[in-house]
Amino acid sequence: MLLHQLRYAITCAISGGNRLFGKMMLQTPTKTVQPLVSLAGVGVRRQGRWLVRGVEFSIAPGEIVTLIGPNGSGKSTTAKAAIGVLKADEGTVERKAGLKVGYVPQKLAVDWTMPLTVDRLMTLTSPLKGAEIDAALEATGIRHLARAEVQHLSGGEFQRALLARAIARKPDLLVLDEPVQGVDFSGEIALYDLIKTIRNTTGCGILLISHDLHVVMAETDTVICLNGHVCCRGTPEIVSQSPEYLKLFGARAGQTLAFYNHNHDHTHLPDGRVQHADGSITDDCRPDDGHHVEILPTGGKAGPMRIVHTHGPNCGCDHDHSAAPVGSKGERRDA
Ligand SMILES: Nc1ncnc2c1ncn2[C@@H]1O[C@H](COP(=O)(O)OP(=O)(O)OP(=O)(O)O)[C@@H](O)[C@H]1O
Repeated sequence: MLLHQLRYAITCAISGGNRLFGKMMLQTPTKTVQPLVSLAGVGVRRQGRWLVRGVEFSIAPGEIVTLIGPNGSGKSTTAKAAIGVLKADEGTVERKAGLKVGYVPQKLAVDWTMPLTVDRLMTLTSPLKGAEIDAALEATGIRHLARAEVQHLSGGEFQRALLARAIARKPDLLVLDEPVQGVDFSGEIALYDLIKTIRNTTGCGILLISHDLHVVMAETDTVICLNGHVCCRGTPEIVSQSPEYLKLFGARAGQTLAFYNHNHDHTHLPDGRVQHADGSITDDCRPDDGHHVEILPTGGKAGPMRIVHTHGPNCGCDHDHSAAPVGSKGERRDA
């Protein structure tokens, strides 16, 4: 937690001077530990259509990665490909040997007409010891609801029950598909606080899917904006930088939520289409939209900017891909 606060303090300090360079350094931290999962050039194709393509990211223990994007942009598809629920049709997904995943899907296939208690929900798909159930319900603050019927839970209590179910088997990686859906604003803050506590106490990695395009959990290390491909990625900026936001929602929101500033010049419309800088609207991003998102200064302080390409070699962006790759993730530096 202190490390994260320090990171944000550094971000703020740098932003007054060499903002872009500071961001670049913070966006691409050197990961020395083995990632829990690593995606490179991942594409998923169904019924003759690419649902996502060129997706690259990795999650280390203790790291929080948040996927954002409009409805239908491929967030759930990407998460499922990451944990192996869906098979990628191109690219590679590497998972740490023996990786234990706790997955909270967006939708649960449960017959809600049947009575179901919270402790029964915990063991629906595989057995757990009584002590494990108690510990998970305690950790998520709903031990008193163990005998309650799931149908009668509030939105926030239900999400806590799903979280309890996911953490009970002590996963290395927690995948949460819209964990704050159906929860009011203060409930959202409380849930994000809980997720942060789970990460801090267990050290698990977290892949979070958020329905919000602009506000994410402040502890997020990397935000990835998807719309069939990675539009942009970066760190969130802490909400406490914005006095207006704090005035509106209070100091606790500032510690828990953060703005994400997009780095592409198009807007995702609620129906998934894309509005471009010239006002035109298309079904998808154009090749020259939003690909060039991480900007590196060359040769020190005042040198010209160079642009790092975030796609794989077949992304169709019309740029020269013959230059030497940057790093090991298939990124290409444009000439
Ligand atoms: N098995 C499938 N076959 C065909 N199309 C699919 C399949 N699964 C998902 N899709 C389509 O792929 C696109 C991406 O779906 P996905 O659920 O990943 O999006 P999402 O970003 O999570 O959306 P939302 O925010 O609405 O939950 C959607 O247009 C969806 O209809």
